[in-house]
Amino acid sequence: MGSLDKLNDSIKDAWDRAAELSKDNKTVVKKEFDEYAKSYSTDAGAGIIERSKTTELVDTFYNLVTDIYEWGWGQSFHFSPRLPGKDWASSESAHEARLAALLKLGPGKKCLDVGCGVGGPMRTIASTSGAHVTGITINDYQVERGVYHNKRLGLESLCQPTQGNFLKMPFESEVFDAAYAIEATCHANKLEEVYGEVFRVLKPGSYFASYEWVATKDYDPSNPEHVRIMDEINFGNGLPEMRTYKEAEAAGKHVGFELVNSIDIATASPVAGPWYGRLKWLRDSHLISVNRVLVNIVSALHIAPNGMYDVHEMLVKVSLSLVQGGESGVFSPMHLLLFKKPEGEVEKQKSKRADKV
Ligand SMILES: C=C(CC[C@@H](C)[C@H]1CC[C@H]2C3=CC[C@H]4[C@H](C)[C@@H](O)CC[C@]4(C)[C@H]3CC[C@]12C)C(C)C
Ligand SMILES: C[S@@+](CC[C@H](N)C(=O)[O-])C[C@H]1O[C@@H](n2cnc3c(N)ncnc32)[C@H](O)[C@@H]1O
Repeated sequence: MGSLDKLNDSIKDAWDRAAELSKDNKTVVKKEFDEYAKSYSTDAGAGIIERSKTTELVDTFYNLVTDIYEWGWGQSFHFSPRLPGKDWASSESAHEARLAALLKLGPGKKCLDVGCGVGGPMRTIASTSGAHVTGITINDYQVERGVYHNKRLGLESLCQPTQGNFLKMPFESEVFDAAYAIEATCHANKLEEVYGEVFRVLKPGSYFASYEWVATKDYDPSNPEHVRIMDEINFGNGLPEMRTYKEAEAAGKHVGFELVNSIDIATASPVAGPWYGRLKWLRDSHLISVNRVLVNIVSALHIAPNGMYDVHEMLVKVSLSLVQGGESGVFSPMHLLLFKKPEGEVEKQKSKRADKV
């Protein structure tokens, strides 16, 4: 196939996907976007102004971006390091499956996905491990999409998305054997609040793994360029503020977890390509520009709801800030924290007996 044919095919494919996007999206409205934009302070480093409204705002954020994410990225709303010889899809699955292994998941286990999106990771983790995964997301529309994909793929018996607030979870205490969060707890005003809830719903002796969005040790809060990058990342991703990885470690310990491991996956492997490589590739291959033109056309023709263009522009801008955060080394979306809820007396006796055998 010649390169012109290839270009034709990718434009046709992008157009088909754009038509799909405008057909499905009922919620993107200019009013919602304007309200969202107004809720961020213009003062450097200040983030969301009224923190009591953060959860509501995050829900609005996902009404605005969920279709565009699925359209332009896929069903897993997170980054992954690129593994040598693997494409992005396999690298993404490996990044997700790592959690199943860390959490020692297997058939019969009940696991919680904290901030599950439309369920891409949940489906990988349930199907690789055989464990049952319950997901929680604040956004109704994501539950609808999650249920749709689970049915389509025959995974309803192992994957169950639910709508709810992870700061006040609709689950009994001590019911899950394991929990994970992928690039989701960053939306909480205080990490202690979400970690505290995870601690409550986990059985004693079980593990919680999280890929956290953090400011790295290279972040300097007195450097205006670093602060600008973080402000742009916060605004374009619906975050109240950015935490350092040390703050995240401390938050987990504060609610009672033991810290088992803390490692930045962004820099852990000497051979993996950078997590922001896919964004750079989308930009350099001009796919982002193609998307921009398509969104412009469907907006001008009033096929897409008014406001989708603004949302897309926000994402174009934040894709640059994310790459800058990655290249400068001041930001990581994948600082892995592995916590353990201490064993209760019953579990302690059990593991002592197991050690003796
Ligand atoms: C964890 C979070 C989301 C992480 C990523 C999944 C998303 C962050 C930025 C998003 C994107 C930026 C550019 C978009 C592009 C302009 C558009 O044409 C197609 C979709 C994008 C590539 C989009 C895809 C998802 C992201 C990479 C946060 C919210 C905590
Ligand atoms: C960037 S997405 C990541 C989704 C998923 N972990 C993945 O990797 O595909 C963040 C998720 O956190 C969820 N979230 C944010 N704040 C929440 C809250 N207070 N309660 C429940 N879910 C929340 C969002 O609805 C969204 O599903």
